[in-house]
Amino acid sequence: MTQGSTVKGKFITFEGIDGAGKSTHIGFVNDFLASRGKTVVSSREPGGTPLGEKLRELLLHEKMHLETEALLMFASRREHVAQVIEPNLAQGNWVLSDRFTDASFAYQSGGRGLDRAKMEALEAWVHPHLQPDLTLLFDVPLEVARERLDATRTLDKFEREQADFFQKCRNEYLRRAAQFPDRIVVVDSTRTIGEIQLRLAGVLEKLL
Ligand SMILES: Nc1ncnc2c1ncn2[C@@H]1O[C@H](COP(=O)(O)OP(=O)(O)O)[C@@H](O)[C@H]1O
Ligand SMILES: Cc1cn([C@H]2C[C@H](O)[C@@H](COP(=O)(O)OP(=O)(O)O)O2)c(=O)[nH]c1=O
Repeated sequence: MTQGSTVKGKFITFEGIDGAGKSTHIGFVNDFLASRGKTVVSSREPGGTPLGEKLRELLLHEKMHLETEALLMFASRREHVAQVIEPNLAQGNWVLSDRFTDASFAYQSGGRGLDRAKMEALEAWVHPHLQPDLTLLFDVPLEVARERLDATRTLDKFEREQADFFQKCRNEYLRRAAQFPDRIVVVDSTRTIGEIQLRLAGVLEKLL
C-alpha cells in the first residue's frame, strides 16, 4: 500500500525460512509480470544497493550482538528504500524484493528473541509510509527446508542455525500472515515447482 496518487508501481516481497524456495520463484514472477508489460526490478535484502551489499557481507558472516544485527538490517533497508524501492515505485515500475521487514520480525524477533516493540519502532522509523502491496510467504516444514539446503549450498551464518531457531522464525512468519491476511499470502512450498507457479499466477492476476 504505497502512498500517493501518482504512484503506479507495486511492491512485492518474498519471504520464508532458508530453503523454503523463494529464490526459485522470483525469476518466474519477474517473467510473468514482464510478459504483462510491467517494468520489473528485482532486488534483495540485506543488500540491493552498493552499501547494502557490503552490510550483507558483514551480516551473513560476522558474529555480532543481536541489536547490532537488527540495526544493520534496517540500515541496509533504509538505503534500499531510498535508492531502489521508492524511486522505482514512483516511476511506475514494479519492485520485487527477496525479503523485507517481515524477515526482521521472523529472524531477529522470532528466531533470536528481540523485543517486537523494538522492531516496530525501527519499522516506523525506516519506512513509516511504505508496506508491500503483496508478500508471498513460502512455507515448508523445517525438515523439507533443511534437506533442500543441504543438497545445494555452503551454509552462511543464519543457515547454520539449529532447527529450533527456524521453527521460531517460521512461527513468527505464520503469526504475521494471520495478522496481515490482506497483504501476506501463504504459499504451500511442499508442492511441486509447477503447482506453485500456477498458484502464483492466480495471485498475481488479482494484483494487475
Ligand atoms: N517446490 C520445490 N520442490 C522441490 N525443490 C524445490 C522447490 N522449491 C525450491 N526447490 C529447491 O530447493 C533449493 C532451495 O531453494 P531456494 O529457492 O534457493 O530457497 P530459498 O531462496 O527460500 O532459500 C533449490 O535447490 C531449489 O531448486
Ligand atoms: C532481510 C533479512 C534477512 N535476514 C537473514 C535471513 C537469511 O538467512 C539471510 C540472507 O537471506 P537470503 O538472501 O534469503 O539468503 P540466501 O541468498 O542464502 O538465500 O539474512 C535476517 O535475519 N533479517 C532480515 O531482516
